[in-house]
This record gives sequence, structure tokens and C-alpha cells, in this order.
Amino acid sequence: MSIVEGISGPGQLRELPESDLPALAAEIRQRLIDSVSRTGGHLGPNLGVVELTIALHRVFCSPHDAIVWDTGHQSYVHKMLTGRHDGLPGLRQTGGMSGYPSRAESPHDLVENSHASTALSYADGLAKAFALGGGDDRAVVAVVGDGSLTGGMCWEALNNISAAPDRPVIIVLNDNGRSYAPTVGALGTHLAALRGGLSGSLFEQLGLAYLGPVDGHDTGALEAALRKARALRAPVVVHCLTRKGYGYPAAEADEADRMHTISPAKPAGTPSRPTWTDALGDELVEIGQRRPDVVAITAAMLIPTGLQAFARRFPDRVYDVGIAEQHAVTSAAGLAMGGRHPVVCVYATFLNRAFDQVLMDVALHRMPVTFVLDRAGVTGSDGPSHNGMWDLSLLGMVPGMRVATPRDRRRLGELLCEAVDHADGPTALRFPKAEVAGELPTVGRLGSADLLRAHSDPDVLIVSVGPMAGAALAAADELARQGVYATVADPRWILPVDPALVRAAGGYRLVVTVEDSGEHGGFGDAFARAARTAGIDLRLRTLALDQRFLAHGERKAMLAEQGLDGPGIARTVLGALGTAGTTLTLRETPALRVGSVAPVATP
Ligand SMILES: Cc1ncc(C[n+]2csc(CCOP(=O)(O)OP(=O)(O)O)c2C)c(N)n1
Ligand SMILES: CC(=O)[C@@H](O)[C@H](O)COP(=O)(O)O
Ligand SMILES: [Mg+2]
Repeated sequence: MSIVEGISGPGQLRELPESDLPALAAEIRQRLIDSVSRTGGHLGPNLGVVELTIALHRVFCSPHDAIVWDTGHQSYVHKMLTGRHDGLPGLRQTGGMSGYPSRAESPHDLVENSHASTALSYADGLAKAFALGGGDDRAVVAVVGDGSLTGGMCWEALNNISAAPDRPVIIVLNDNGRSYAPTVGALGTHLAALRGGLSGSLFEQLGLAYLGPVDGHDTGALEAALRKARALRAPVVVHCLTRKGYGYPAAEADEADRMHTISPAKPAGTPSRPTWTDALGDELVEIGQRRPDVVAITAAMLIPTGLQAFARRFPDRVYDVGIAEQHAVTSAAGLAMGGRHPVVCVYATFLNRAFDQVLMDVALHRMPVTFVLDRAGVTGSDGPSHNGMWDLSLLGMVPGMRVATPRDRRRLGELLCEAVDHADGPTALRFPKAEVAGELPTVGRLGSADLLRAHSDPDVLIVSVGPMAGAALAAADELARQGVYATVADPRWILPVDPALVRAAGGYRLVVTVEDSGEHGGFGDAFARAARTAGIDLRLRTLALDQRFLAHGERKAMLAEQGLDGPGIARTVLGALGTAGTTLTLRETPALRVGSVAPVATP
């Protein structure tokens, strides 16, 4: 039996003789490489914390002691040492082990949120709670990466933690010098100086004790430092120097991001098709060439958000602000006030934390900022805090905000140009984590919407948001096979809803909206509200994601499960028409149709 298979919890780990630890580390590392290369996941970050995690679970007694992992993407080793090594083959798959801590999986897991820079705030709260418990000897440990430390919340927490010398919090700084790319800003420089021997850290200036730098791959040295930190019984930073991808040459040699996150293995010869992100990157370079006022901003995700080509072409017009979305947005407002047109590229879910900045720093001042929201809709394998299902509900509330959703590669280019040409307020453009859709041609107009399928005597109008056009057209084909005819429309600019489209919809027996977004306050809700405001009585079904935290899974399957694929949409239409299981006899006189279909020559 392997060593790790003999560890059903930290207790067995603590009983291991020190002489077994190098073999344990090697075994864990090999299992990570073998398994995560198959399943996909955060291989680099986890390879970097093997020794650190072993030391943590030998010094502290989780779950009595609280260990919080910032972002949680580096918690695979923690899971293996807390009795879940056999979950690795099912990592991030439907019904399998989550790629982040999961309270349902183990009492050793506290924080499931994958949004960075939160660990120190949780730790501050836990320490306060334990202190109130009276004479509580439970340690509070927060493991935070150097990248996450560039996030503002960390400094809000440090401001509080440092001011309470009687409330010990052990901050384990996992410093591998990188987020995806090398950690930016003065903090990155300061940490590098500390690595280089600088004495007098920023942390000590704040009143925290500081231990380190410690070799983050020397389990003995780590254990000694962690025991010392524990004994201090005061807020302390243990500065651990690690290497992302450590022990796997292919990861350590990966210049881009040290295999920060890798995709599941694909059969040899599988063609790699361009993604929406690739398309965005190409389009932005085009725009950058003719619009010198356009600048790009990333929050430590230059490559993942497709800005690499733009950065190569226009190195002085791209800003990596660190994992600092709030700062990114308000800095963009400043850039716009200074006459630039910023394009802020973030994953949709991460814009959540900068909502106030979008609302009060950008929109209140009607600043021409464009938000490109990648990973909008279901992302799947990264679990509930990664699905981009909140942005439409949030942005729909923002006065003056205009939101576009491209259905295919051509519309991405068109809409991005329209967005950066919009000068008197903010715009947003969203697309999913998927291969970019091929051309879905326009066959007519309905209000300002593109018609993708028209019928002289349709039974239903399907209004699809962005890439959901593919599923809507598949549903139309399925319905046609059953003698039910659908008109399919793509609004392109989805928020605010176009009153002309709503008026046109008034002539249809049934209207179905389809979006890859949360149902609460999404496009469907906005469409219904626009109809009420216009006094138009619609028979409306709004198809969207259930407004709940969706467990990790595979995007396509999750959309189908939510009825957001061709068959699912068709089922909704047939059910609404009261024809499910019966032959269709209904037809209404065309005279009832208000929305005329204006055919246009297909471009
Ligand atoms: C708010 C937020 N923005 C962006 C991300 C995407 N992200 C995930 S991990 C990561 C880098 C984290 O760097 P670090 O904290 O140093 O951890 P490491 O991967 O180096 O171990 C980023 C930017 C995120 N999870 N949360
Ligand atoms: C942990 C984190 O937030 C990122 O690493 C994220 O998991 C990357 O997601 P993609 O794989 O979709 O780029
Ligand atoms: Mg790092």
C-alpha cells in the first residue's frame, strides 16, 4: 500500500516518521501529475504546496484548528491528506470531488468561494469568534498566495488583524512570485526584496510578527517555522518561498503560467478550435490599431482574458493591476475621465466584487468604459463561485449601461466595435467559456433584433441571448419536425431591452426568451418588465439558469440539465402551447401578428 493510502486523516500523517516525508511528498506529487493531467485542474499551484501542506497538517490539528485556503485552487494536497486521495480521479467532474474546498466533502474544508483575497478576512472573523469562545486554544491559519495578496480585501483584513495583538492569526504567505504571470506592483517587488534578504518587511511595519523567508519545499524548516508561529500566540506572517509547478519540469518550464490550470487530456489529433477569448483578442488588436485612445486592463489574467496579442502590439496601453478588480474598474473610470476608452477584461463572476465601482464610479459619471466579460454563463468545472451567472442581474440595474451578447464570431467583432464607439456611457459584452460559434446568418429584422429564422405563420417567437442562438435554432428545427414553427430573433444588444422588439413580440402567440444567465433579474425578467411597461400582454416563458449555486460539472451537460439546449427549449415551447404529446392543430390568423418580418438580403 502506498503511504498516502495509509493516511485517512491528519492524525495518521502526524504519526509518520519524519524519514517517510520525502517519499510521501514524491508520491503525492506523482499522483497529482498523473491524475490532474487526465482530469484537468490546477496542477501548477498544487505541485507548489506539497511540502507546505504536509507541514501544515503536521503542526496544526485540523479541523479543531482552522485552516483557510485563499482561492482554494491549491487545496488538492490538503484533500489528499484529509482522507480524499481516492477522489482525485473524479476531480472537477459531475458528482466527483470539487476542485476547491467543499464543506459537504469534509469538516476540514471551510471556504468554498474561489474568489481570491478573502482568506485573511475569514481568519479575522474566526479569530474573533474563537476569542469570544473564551480561552479557546484553536489556532487560525490562513494560507494566502502572493498574487491574492495584491487584492484589496487582504489589506483591509491586515489592518484589523495587525491591530489585535491578542488575537493570533497565522498568515502563511505562499510566495511563488506569481499569479498566472509574475506578481505585479510594488508588493511583488517588496516580496522579491525579502526573498533577496531585505530586512524590515511591510508586515512588521504594520505590527505583525514576521518569520522567514522559509524554504517552502523543506518540510522540516516549514514545520519549525509553523511551530514557532503557533507558539508566538500573536498575529504573524510566515513567509514561505515556493515554486509553482515544483518537481514537474514541464510545469516549471511553462513560461506562461507554470501550468496554473490545465485542460483535461484530449485524444491525440483532437483539433483545437478558436475560443471566444481567442476571437476577442484578435478583434481588440484590430480596434487598437485604429483607436489610439483604446487601452486594456486586466486583473492578473492577461493571457486567460485574451490580451496577450494586444499587450505585445501595444505594451504601453495595457495595464495589469493585480488581483484587484475594484481598483481596475475605478482606475478605468479615471482613464476615461482622462480621455481614454478603457476595455476592462475580466471573468464575469469576478466583476461581482466591483459592482459598486461599475455603478458609482463608471456609470454615475457616464464614463465610456467597455467591460468584456469572459466565462459568462455556465463555466462548469470550477464550481458554483465561478459560473458567470450574476452579471446580467447586476448590470441590468445600472443606469446607462448597455449590454451586448455576440452569437457568433462575426457579431463579436461588430458588437465590440459598437461598444468602443459608444461614447456616452458604459458598455459590456459577454461570452462563455467555449469554442467561438461559426456564422449564424441574419435573414431579417424584428425591431432592432436580427432574425435568424423567420416563418410566415409562426407559432412561437424565440428570443435568444448571444450564443444561445445555436440552441434556439436547434429547437426550431426540432419543432418544425413536429409541425410547430418558430421565428428566432437575436437582439445583439440585450440590455436595456429594445421596446420595438417587445412591441413586435406582442403579435406572437407565445414568446420564449433563452439566456445562459441566472433567471433572477436576467434578460427574461427585463423583457417581461418591458412588456408590462409597454402594456403589452405577452404569453411569455423565460428560460435561464436556476437561481442557485450550481455544483461543478460539464458546461454542455449542465445547460441541457437546465433545459437550455435544443430539446429543452423545444419541450418548453410544446408544453406552453399545450401540445406536448398531442398533434398540433392550432393556427392563428396572421392578422394578429403585429411584428412584421422585414426580410433583408442575407449579408
Ligand atoms: C477575484 C478573483 N480574481 C481572479 C481570480 C483568478 N485567479 C485564480 S488563482 C489566481 C492567481 C492566484 O495567485 P496566488 O494567490 O499567488 O496563488 P498561486 O496560484 O500562485 O498559488 C487568479 C488571478 C480569482 N480566483 N479571483
Ligand atoms: C482559480 C481561478 O479562478 C482560475 O484559475 C480559474 O480556475 C481559471 O479558469 P479557466 O480555466 O476557465 O481559465
Ligand atoms: Mg502565487
